[in-house]
Amino acid sequence: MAGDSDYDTEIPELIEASDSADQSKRVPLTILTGYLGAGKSTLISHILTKKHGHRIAVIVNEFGDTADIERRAVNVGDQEELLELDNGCLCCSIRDAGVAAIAKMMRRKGKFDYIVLETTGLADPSGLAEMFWENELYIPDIYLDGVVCVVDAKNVLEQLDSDSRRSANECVRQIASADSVIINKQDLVSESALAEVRDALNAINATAAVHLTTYGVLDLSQVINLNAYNSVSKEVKSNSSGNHDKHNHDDNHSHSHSNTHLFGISSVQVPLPMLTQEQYGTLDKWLRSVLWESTLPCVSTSSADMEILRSKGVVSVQGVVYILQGVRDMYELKAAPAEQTQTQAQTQIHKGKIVIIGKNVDEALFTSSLTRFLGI
Ligand SMILES: Nc1nc2c(ncn2[C@@H]2O[C@H](COP(=O)(O)OP(=O)(O)OP(=O)(O)O)[C@@H](O)[C@H]2O)c(=O)[nH]1
Repeated sequence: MAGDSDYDTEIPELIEASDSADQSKRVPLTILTGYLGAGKSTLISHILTKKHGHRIAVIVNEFGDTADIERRAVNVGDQEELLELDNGCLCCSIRDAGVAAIAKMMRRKGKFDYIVLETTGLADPSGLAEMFWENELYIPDIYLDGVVCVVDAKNVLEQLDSDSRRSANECVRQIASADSVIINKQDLVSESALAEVRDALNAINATAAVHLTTYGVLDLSQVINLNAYNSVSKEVKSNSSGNHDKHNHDDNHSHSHSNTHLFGISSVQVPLPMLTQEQYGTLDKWLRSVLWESTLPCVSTSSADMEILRSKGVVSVQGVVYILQGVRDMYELKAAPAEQTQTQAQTQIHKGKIVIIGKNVDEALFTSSLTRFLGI
């Protein structure tokens, strides 16, 4: 896993592989986000009351004082006990409390097999995602499974738009960080309104899976065990075989460009051919430049206002498939599970794709930068 921007001044510690790296022995954690009133608590109560065979510890982050957090954190007992973290609404202020509370909770390991962390309606979940991803090193018993965002079908367009002059408000950021988006309150909107909501979500985050619910009633598999940081989502994979010629942007792209101006945040997709081993090393350098230094190589336009929240991708290197996963400036490139490489080989599809979700990201510039840097 790659890390901080001061990478060139600090020698990273090498972490030895151990049993804790074995995902099957660790407890997955889902971050549940969504704007005020979207239906997060309704969804949680559905999860906590539905019989599904999972023992889920839910952490609710509410406003309050931190003394209370400590008291409640050590009181986690029964298999589905609600743990409320009364804290501020900023990610940074829940950082320590969140990790400390979960570390304490892990002493009860065995009483639960899954953790769902509900954020406040105004939280930017990318900071939390980064923290938990990084904390795999410090709380090795936990791994980040994915970020799920609940949106209010009736009000989301207004919520996305209301603050657009400030660009990239909380609601936009929550959708941008999600691996799975739950469009809730389906009962309150028409089919055509729903289509508009889907379009807006797709413009912000083209890679998240989208599900529809009323009163948070859903199949638990839409929320837990997404394995989002260890695999390539269908959405990233699906376009990797075609549709995108490297010099040709399709209609979807121009659509997302126009919405960038509306929402501040959008997804860009850069298709890749099969790479040589050398080009793979060059891609790694490009990622460091973009994610660690906010600099797009080989293009003259300033990328100073660029802010990357999420990166994903699939890369084929002489027949071997690699997965890119990233949150903010952290990223990881690793070989895909064997079955995925086999599928790729069988289908003779060797193209890949890099997807970047963020603020002020321009698809034409990203494409130009990466293709020139790779010499393709
Ligand atoms: N009509 C309708 N109302 C819903 C639905 N889901 C939730 N609600 C109502 O919407 C309101 C807000 O739901 P919550 O679950 O509290 O939302 P939340 O995201 O936890 O809200 P915050 O804690 O403020 O961030 C409640 O009155 C719910 O009963 C739905 O699918 N349809």
